[in-house]
Amino acid sequence: MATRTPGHLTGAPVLTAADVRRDFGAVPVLAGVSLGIAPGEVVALLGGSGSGKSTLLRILAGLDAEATGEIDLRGTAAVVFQEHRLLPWKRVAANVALGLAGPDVAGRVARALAEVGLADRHRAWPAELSGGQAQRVAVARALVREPDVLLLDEPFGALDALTRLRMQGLLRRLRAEHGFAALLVTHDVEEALLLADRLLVLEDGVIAEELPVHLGPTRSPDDPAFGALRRRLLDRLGVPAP
Ligand SMILES: Nc1ncnc2c1ncn2[C@@H]1O[C@H](COP(=O)(O)OP(=O)(O)OP(=O)(O)O)[C@@H](O)[C@H]1O
Repeated sequence: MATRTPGHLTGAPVLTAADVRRDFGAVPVLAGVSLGIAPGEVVALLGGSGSGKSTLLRILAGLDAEATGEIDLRGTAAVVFQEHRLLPWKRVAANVALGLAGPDVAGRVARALAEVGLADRHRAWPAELSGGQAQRVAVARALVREPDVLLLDEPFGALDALTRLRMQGLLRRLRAEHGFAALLVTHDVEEALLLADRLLVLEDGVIAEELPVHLGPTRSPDDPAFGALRRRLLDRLGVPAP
């Protein structure tokens, strides 16, 4: 099992992986992945289908007992998956509160729901929510834990294009307000370029490329620098030019 050392926030990086390896049977999926994420940094993880992105994220989240390597987490992490994974028999507020301890759980839950724009839905059942609303509850459930790192596995992948844009805006705002770091697994090159400070490409079981995103806080796909980076990334991912 990968060694996982919880620690206190002492400076950069907030999350480190060193020589992470994972085989499924005879197939090596991760063959020595090393990475570091600085406090407050958003890193997008891209790579072809089946390249091991979700496997890596699960390992970083401490959800894979079979991996080897070292994971050093300085602080707390919270995960948001592509599916909301809400418990259907619990109301929204109870889902957000799940496993929370300490004072004023109800107040913290209410604040987290307000931050994702769902203050009025705390008594709803998950089945009564739209896909976008359910995913916002999943974000609130992560946020209420005040994570130092958010691990996001295609969090908006199942949403329609418009909802996806809104969720990207929400994530940008929450990150500016809370200052958490994030690792964002995504298939969407544009999403990666809109949200990330740095891009990692996973290929053949290792981080094959690392690209800083020097685009500033206000980003637009219409910006030529954005377009150039998108083209470079698509080339790297083997997507031919139109
Ligand atoms: N529990 C498992 N048992 C066997 N093989 C697995 C298991 N989980 C993942 N794999 C295999 O490991 C490889 C990487 O899977 P993973 O889901 O991490 O890729 P991914 O990059 O997230 O893919 P996608 O972008 O399609 O979601 C795939 O070949 C997959 O079939």
